[in-house]
Amino acid sequence: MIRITELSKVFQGPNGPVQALKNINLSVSKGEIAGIIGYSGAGKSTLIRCVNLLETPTSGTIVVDGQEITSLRGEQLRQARRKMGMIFQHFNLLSSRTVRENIAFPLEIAGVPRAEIKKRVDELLELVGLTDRADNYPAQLSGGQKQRVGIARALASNPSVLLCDEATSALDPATTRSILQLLLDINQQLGLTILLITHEMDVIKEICDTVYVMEAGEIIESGPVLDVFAHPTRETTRAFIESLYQLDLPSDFYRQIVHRPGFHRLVRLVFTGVNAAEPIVATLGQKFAVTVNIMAGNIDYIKGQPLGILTLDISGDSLEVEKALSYLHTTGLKVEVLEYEF
Ligand SMILES: Nc1ncnc2c1ncn2[C@@H]1O[C@H](COP(=O)(O)OP(=O)(O)OP(=O)(O)O)[C@@H](O)[C@H]1O
Repeated sequence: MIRITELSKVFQGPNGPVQALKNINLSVSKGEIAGIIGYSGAGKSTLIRCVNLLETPTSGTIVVDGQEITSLRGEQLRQARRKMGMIFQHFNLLSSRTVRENIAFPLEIAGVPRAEIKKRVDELLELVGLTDRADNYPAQLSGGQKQRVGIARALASNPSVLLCDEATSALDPATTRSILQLLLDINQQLGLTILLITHEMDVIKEICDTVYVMEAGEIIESGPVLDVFAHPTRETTRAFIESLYQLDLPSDFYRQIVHRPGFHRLVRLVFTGVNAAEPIVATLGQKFAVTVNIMAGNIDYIKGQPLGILTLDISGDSLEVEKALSYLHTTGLKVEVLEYEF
């Protein structure tokens, strides 16, 4: 549906060229929700703006719905853009137009007959739950309602792709959830392909099938969300995941542990089956002369799939603890021995 190959973008900045994108390769299937996450300056906006050609790539190709769009000009380009709706962090609504008129705007530009516009706008108002707000102006709406108008307007010309540029970054957590739910509903009802950029791991977790982590203009890690969450390989990815689960234990915990008798190892286990950790904890106690304390635990569900992160304090005779650790490494779970200082 969207295939980006070897995409690069160089800006001419005041201090010389800035390479905003370096050899980006990315592919989003029909009906998939793909998320690009990265810190400020990573190149996310440039990438999404290249996809609908608000920015002209320096090199590389972008194929949307089977059509190579980087070479299109004029009417062909306008047609291709109509297949891609876009929503923005700050909504970009026309303040002098009502909700209904904002949603109708792209249809008016495309020369759609008036009666048809009315019918389509009524459908879209219903879809985003704003029928009773049709005659309000943007200033009379909450942020979440404004984004609903943005979504309805983006869907007006029946696009096959929806591009979301930090669509929930200006919203509070509850409103963010309702907008993400709406995006998920639209994705399922209309089979819409969604490509979004965000700096919030929550957004990735809530609705994305696939995640791409960007840093300094490059994609440094990518894959199905559960896989990347369970087995991050890059520091930046890990930092994003830690922002979500607060994996660090309070330093007091470490101090308490060292005052307990015996040899201790703190271990973080990551597992993707809901019961996977249970027999392991019991087995450690049975097979080895060790005590296992659960210090922190979290089970989350990513698109219905459990992801568990468990921090254990394994203590006892140092040899037994090391044997228990060796055993853990044979279980297939992700095992990380945490370094700690006192
Ligand atoms: N028009 C421009 N001219 C020169 N440099 C630019 C231009 N637009 C972006 N850049 C540079 O390209 C790099 C990537 O910027 P981009 O806005 O794509 O990052 P981002 O990940 O979207 O960041 P943010 O989340 O802050 O928007 C940055 O170094 C930025 O300064």
